[in-house]
This record gives sequence, C-alpha cells and structure tokens, in this order.
Amino acid sequence: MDLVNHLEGRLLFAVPKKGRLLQASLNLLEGADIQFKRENRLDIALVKNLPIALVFLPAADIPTFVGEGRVDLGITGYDQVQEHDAGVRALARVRRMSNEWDPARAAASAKPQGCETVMDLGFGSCRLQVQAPAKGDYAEGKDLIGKNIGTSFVHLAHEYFARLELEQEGVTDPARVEGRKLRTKIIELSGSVEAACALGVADGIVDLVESGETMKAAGLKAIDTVVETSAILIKSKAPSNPGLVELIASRLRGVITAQRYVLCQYNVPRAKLAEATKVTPGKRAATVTSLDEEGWVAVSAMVEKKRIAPVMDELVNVGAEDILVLDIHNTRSS
Ligand SMILES: Nc1ncnc2c1ncn2[C@@H]1O[C@H](COP(=O)(O)OP(=O)(O)OP(=O)(O)O)[C@@H](O)[C@H]1O
Ligand SMILES: O=P(O)(O)OC[C@H]1O[C@H](OP(=O)(O)OP(=O)(O)O)[C@H](O)[C@@H]1O
Repeated sequence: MDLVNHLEGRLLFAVPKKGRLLQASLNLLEGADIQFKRENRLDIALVKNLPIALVFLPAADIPTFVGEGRVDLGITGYDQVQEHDAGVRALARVRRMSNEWDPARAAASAKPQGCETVMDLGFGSCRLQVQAPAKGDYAEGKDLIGKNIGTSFVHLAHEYFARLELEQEGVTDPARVEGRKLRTKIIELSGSVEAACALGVADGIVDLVESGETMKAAGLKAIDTVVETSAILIKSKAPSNPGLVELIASRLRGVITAQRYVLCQYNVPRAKLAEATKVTPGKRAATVTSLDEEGWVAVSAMVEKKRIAPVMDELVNVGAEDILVLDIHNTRSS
C-alpha cells in the first residue's frame, strides 16, 4: 500500500524511531490502545482504530517536524526541544543581522510556529551535563572557557558557554547570548561523545548522563548541569484535529497514572479511620465503605508505587488489617 497517499484526514503523531525512548513510547501507545502494524523498514504506520498515522523519526528531529506544524503531535526528550529552540534562536539572530531579515514578511507568514508541551511522560529521565576528565584540573564550567568542547547539543552548548563568557566579561545583557562569537570551540559530534576527551578531540564534553556508568567508564566527571530532561508529549501550535489530540493526551495520562500508582485496600476500625486516611489520602480522597462487622470500615486509595512499602508499614502501626495492594491496569479522569 502507498501509505503516503493515505495520510489525508489523519492526525500525524511522531514517535522516536530508535534509541532510548523507543520501547517506552511503544509501551505507552499499546497501553492507550493505539493499534498499528509497522511494516519492516517503513517509517509510517496507519493506526487501525483511530484516524492517526504514526511517523517514526529520530528523537532529535521531532521538535522540528512538530514546531513547523508538519506533524501534529510527538514524543521526544525535553532536551531535544530545548536544543531545537536554541537553534531557532540562533538562526533568528543570524537572519536579523543579515539583509535577509524583513520584519513585514516575517509577520505575514503567520502560521504559528513552535511546539507546546502537553505533558511529561515519566520516562527517559537524565541530565545534559558538562563533563571533564576526572583526574584533570577543570572543576567548573568556566574552567573550560576557550577550550574544545565535544557535543551533539551544539546550540545548548553554545548558549551555555556564551553565558559563561559574558559573565566573565561582566556583561549582563542576556540578548548578547544568542549568536555570540565564542572564544570556546564547540565541536559537533553525533554519538559516542564520551570518547572525545580520551582521544584528544576535546577538553570537555556536553552529553547526557543517566546512571553515570558511561561517564565513569570514560574517566570523566560531571562539573555542571545544562538541562534536566525526560520524555515529553509535544503538540504543534495549530494541530489538525485538536479534539483527537485531547483524546490521545487523556489516554496517555491514564496509562501513566496507572503505571505510577497501585490501589491499596485495607480494613480498619472506624475509630482509627482519620489516622489511616492520613497515611493513604488517595489521589482526590480515599473511598470508605462500611463493613458488616460493627465498628469496622474498608478503605481503598491510590498510592504511589514507590511509596507503597513504608505506607503498608504505617498502616499496620495504625491498626489496619487485611491490607491488599493491587496493580492498576488503566485509569481515566477528566
Ligand atoms: N541514558 C539515557 N537515559 C535516559 N534517557 C536517555 C538516555 N540517553 C538519551 N536519553 C533520551 O533519549 C533521547 C534520544 O537519545 P538516543 O541516544 O536514544 O538518541 P538516538 O535517536 O538513538 O540518536 P543517536 O543516534 O544520536 O544515539 C535523548 O535526547 C534523551 O532525551
Ligand atoms: O549515564 P548512562 O546510564 O551511562 O547513560 C548515558 C549514555 O546514554 C546515552 O547514549 P546511548 O547509549 O544512547 O548511545 P549514543 O552515545 O550512541 O547516543 C548518552 O549519550 C550517554 O552516552
């Protein structure tokens, strides 16, 4: 089937085609019952049960497609959106300074540009950090001013060092950051950035750190954080079907909540109810029902998965009995 000719009337939804965000994104789509079959090597898949087409793109390109309004929705890292936005600021500055810049024409091409964050998706958490050799003398970002910096995040690295250089010169005007000609040399690398210091290409790097294992193995240490990031859902400023965007967002929110929470049920003497519901206040409020046994009630409340063990300990101390913890398959709320 010629998929490109079947996109008419469908909401375009960009999903990372590989890398760290791929599997968690696919799990989320499955949880939201977005059904599709991706043919081998094809980067477009039609959703069977909704008027959506999934477009599989590199995470780094998704903010561009969504920001230009070519794709309605996308899953990518917050770091990638920040890098894209820093690139747009740099380009705008170059245009303003060249003859190409025509404010009237820019205002006339009025299609809203840029993307908006719909929600945090709760996975892909890591930090974009400035790193230097663990055994070297560089202890802070400013020690790397004037040095060689390897990174895939060239625009964020440029802005970071532009700020430091201006600070060192005592300049406080933030407008001078964009497009500043740097004394620091930013070297663009597309992967395995950590190798750059050991191989003499760079004095320091700006790259992502999650567990810190890659950084440690390369003999590096983090000396500053540029951006804290996690996966986010973004939408274009003028999506083709805002109602469908809302529906997808609501389904994804339901899946994420279900992944984060468990349902805790227990019986407790009515006299201890106030104490017990302080331990499990629920998302909005705990559900309390009377038991056949005089003086006892049953309580059920959602509890964050990561807190469930101490919560159960506290419930036992309060006098709760028959404590059950149940997985939540899916949730929905307005
Ligand atoms: N170690 C990590 N832990 C958690 N999230 C990460 C990690 N590394 C990257 N990410 C997130 O995943 C996004 C995509 O990174 P990833 O390295 O998977 O990209 P990729 O599309 O495979 O590109 P590349 O070919 O450059 O590696 C990053 O922008 C970041 O938001
Ligand atoms: O702190 P850690 O848990 O070790 O993770 C950090 C590494 O993960 C990412 O790279 P990835 O493995 O995705 O490959 P890449 O270098 O090709 O981008 C990132 O660029 C770091 O290299």
